[in-house]
Amino acid sequence: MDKLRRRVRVAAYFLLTFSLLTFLLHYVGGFDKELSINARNAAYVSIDDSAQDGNSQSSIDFDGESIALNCEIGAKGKWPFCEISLALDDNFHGLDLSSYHSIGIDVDYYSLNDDERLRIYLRNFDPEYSTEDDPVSYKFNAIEYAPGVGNGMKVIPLKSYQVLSWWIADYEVPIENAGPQFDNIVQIEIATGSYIKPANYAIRLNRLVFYGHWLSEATLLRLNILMWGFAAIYFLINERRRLAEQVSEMVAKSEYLKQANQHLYQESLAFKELAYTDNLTGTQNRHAVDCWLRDIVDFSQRNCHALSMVYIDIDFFKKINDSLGHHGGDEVLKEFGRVLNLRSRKTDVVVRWGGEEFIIFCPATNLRGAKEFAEMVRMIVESYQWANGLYITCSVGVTEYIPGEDIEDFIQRADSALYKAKKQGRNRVEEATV
Ligand SMILES: Nc1nc2c(ncn2[C@@H]2O[C@H](COP(=O)(O)OP(=O)(O)OP(=O)(O)O)[C@@H](O)[C@H]2O)c(=O)[nH]1
Repeated sequence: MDKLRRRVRVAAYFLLTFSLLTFLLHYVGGFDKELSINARNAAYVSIDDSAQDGNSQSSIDFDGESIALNCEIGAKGKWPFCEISLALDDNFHGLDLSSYHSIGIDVDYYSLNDDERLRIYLRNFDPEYSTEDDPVSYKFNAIEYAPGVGNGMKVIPLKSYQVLSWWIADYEVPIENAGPQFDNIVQIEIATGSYIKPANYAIRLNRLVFYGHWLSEATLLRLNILMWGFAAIYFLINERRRLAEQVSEMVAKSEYLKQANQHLYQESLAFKELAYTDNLTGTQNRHAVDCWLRDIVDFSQRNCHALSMVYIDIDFFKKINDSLGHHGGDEVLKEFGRVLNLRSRKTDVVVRWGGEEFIIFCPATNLRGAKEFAEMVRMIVESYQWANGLYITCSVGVTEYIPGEDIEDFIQRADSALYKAKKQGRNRVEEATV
């Protein structure tokens, strides 16, 4: 658990640092990129309308710093113009400027008026609408502005560009291709404005730069979201697995505890059995009936049921011991207990009261019934085929519970009856006199 928490903490710190750093870097320009277009990396030429229906004339020169176009606009052509054309392509493979957001242009325009406008075209080649032998078919991404003279760099967002509507119409460009496009710019043109008057003009291109980001804000955001998302999924899966492991561990533990419990329960039953059973005769012992006796007395009183007791003592047991030895005496006691258990009713409770004395508690039995039962027991014992040809008899005291009396008095009375039976010659049943 601690290990996982530590890992989550480390990952959270790492991601937080990563996010902060990347966004900070983004805002201070750490991911910025620039692409400068100049006479050294682009072929420059001048173009004018003399090749069409006009009579304008132009010349171009590079003085080591700027590309300078001199232009004499004539009156003959329908759409007179001059322009600096920068070729960027290598066999129609131009520059992909789609990751740039702005164009910076430092150009001086010497014209009749200060607010005379220049057209800056970014020409995109795409086989969808362009053909190699028709330069006009290259898409016209266009802006127009008045640079004046000596005004320095003007930065214009590329999203200000629009595609010329006459080009869309002339080439019947479908709507999906009619928007600005910068992924294969083969030509940049800096041309005189639309409605230009015949005169002498000059265009001086000092600098042309494209600005962009190595990582756009959207990409950066997506990257961060992805990283946080992956981290969250990783830890969720991990947490789920950990929980599943814990659950199966707990299930295994509870299964083990259940089994251990079951085992202990079985053992406790065995111990209870041992504790409540007289280990020699298999009958119950005094301790076992303590509780039961209180309950049955209580139950019998409340339900007006009779409850009787048959108190049995083997006659002259000492002699048996003397003749067979203590072990032989034990065997007789065992057999005696077995006989009593066999001959009692299910509801009777046979208890070895001590030594060679047994008590049979007879619920729902009155004195008369108990006496009959006692007589039957006496006769069975007397006529039983004991081992070693022994002749064994027993004396029995019988009594019935008197409602309200103490249990000790009840037992005492049976004991007195037994004493009487012994006194009167043994092998007989006597009832207690109240
Ligand atoms: N073998 C064996 N003998 C026991 C056990 N408990 C008591 N005895 C013996 O039982 C005998 C009981 O003798 P007494 O109380 O004198 O009575 P008795 O010999 O049966 O004579 P009466 O009861 O007067 O008929 C004693 O010798 C005890 O040692 C036992 O668990 N096993």
